[in-house]
Amino acid sequence: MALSKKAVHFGAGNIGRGFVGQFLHASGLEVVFADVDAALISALRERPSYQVHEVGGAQPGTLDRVTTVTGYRAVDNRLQVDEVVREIATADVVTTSVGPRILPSLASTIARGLSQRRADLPPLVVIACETAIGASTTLAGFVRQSLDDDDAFARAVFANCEIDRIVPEQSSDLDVTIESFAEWIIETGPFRSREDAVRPSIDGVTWVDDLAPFIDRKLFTVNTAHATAAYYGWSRGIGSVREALAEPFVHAEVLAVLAETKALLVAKYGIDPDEQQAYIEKNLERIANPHLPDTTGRVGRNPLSKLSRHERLVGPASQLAERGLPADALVRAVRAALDFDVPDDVESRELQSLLRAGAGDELLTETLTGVFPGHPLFPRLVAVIGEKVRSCRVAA
Ligand SMILES: NC(=O)c1ccc[n+]([C@@H]2O[C@H](COP(=O)([O-])OP(=O)(O)OC[C@H]3O[C@@H](n4cnc5c(N)ncnc54)[C@H](O)[C@@H]3O)[C@@H](O)[C@H]2O)c1
Ligand SMILES: O=P(O)(O)OC[C@@H](O)[C@@H](O)[C@H](O)[C@H](O)CO
Repeated sequence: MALSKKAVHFGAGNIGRGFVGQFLHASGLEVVFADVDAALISALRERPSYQVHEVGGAQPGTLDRVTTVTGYRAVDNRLQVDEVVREIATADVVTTSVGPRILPSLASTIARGLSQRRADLPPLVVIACETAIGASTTLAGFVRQSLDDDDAFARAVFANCEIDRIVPEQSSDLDVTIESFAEWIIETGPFRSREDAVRPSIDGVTWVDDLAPFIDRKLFTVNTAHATAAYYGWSRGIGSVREALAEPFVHAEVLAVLAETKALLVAKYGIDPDEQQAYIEKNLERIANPHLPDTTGRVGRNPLSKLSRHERLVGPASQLAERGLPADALVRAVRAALDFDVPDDVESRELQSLLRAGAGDELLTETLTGVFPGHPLFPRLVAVIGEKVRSCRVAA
């Protein structure tokens, strides 16, 4: 296949190799992976191909499929930053799947790539494929701060997206085992407002004018359910998300948070309740996919991010409270998240030390959730966070 277009993809991890890299390759783009994991970079350089194994998924009986990804290159984003900059300067697309907290650290490299980019090339299309609302806009803000050159900044177009495919932790091999379901939705707005910007041709992508309902629906259904199962499961000593969801108490709490987020999505976007119920049921099957062992540790990872203001628990809970709608199950899930104490997880360690540090309950609630006094959810968050702080004191 003649490769006429090039994509630089930051983050050759689970979703990078198993979804974004696979889709870009299948669409005829040359993929240059940029990662900071030296062993992963070596493996990508040594092996000319890797396989993506699709198993099970939302449709019972779905046939397993294996695809092979070839023709990629790999650069070390710690040791070869000048090389990454040169690749960006001549790329058509930059994508990321590094985790939202890493995005600021990519900004200066992208900014340098734009400064070196020829002004007569079409704008670089940048799509942050993270589980977060407006991740590309957030990245654009960081790139803007790194550039005092308006012309260079205008050499990029940043488009937000929603990306959905469950990829559990993998073995150390390059191959990825993944569900067959995949959804990648990108907003058209940035391309409509720029005559010189060209939408990349990526097979399997859905383009929409208004991304908000799609990203809210995914984050507040798939990820809210996932996180709730993971936090309750982890606190009961259950390592597998599927097993957590099978536990009657956890199952009931997951259904309860989903009933609340459904009420929000119906009220906010006018989504048809039956359609949302079908979406919920399909996603409960995905989360319990027997072919795809996923862990409560992975799904609960980075609890500080997950507890933040616009994320999967506090995000819908605060919006429900603003509408006078119930958010009790979501607040209980926030409480369950506070028990996530995983020494290998940096944010979990930070969370546990914040809970033990002795700040007042109100200040801690503001710090953890971004919700402030005067908000209708604030007293309820203070109550559960205060209760956890007192239980830490008793345990100490
Ligand atoms: N796994 C899933 O099911 C899934 C599905 C949809 C979206 N996502 C999102 O994709 C993102 C990545 O998740 P993942 O599961 O692939 O995680 P992952 O840990 O498997 O992959 C992240 C990769 O980013 C690399 N990285 C870290 N810092 C970097 C830097 N400065 N420069 C370049 N690379 C860097 C890591 O070495 C790692 O290889 C997250 O935002 C996640 O929410 C994940
Ligand atoms: O990636 P996180 O840490 O934001 O969330 C963990 C999982 O819920 C997430 O990775 C899902 O598997 C994914 O969002 C499904 O598309």
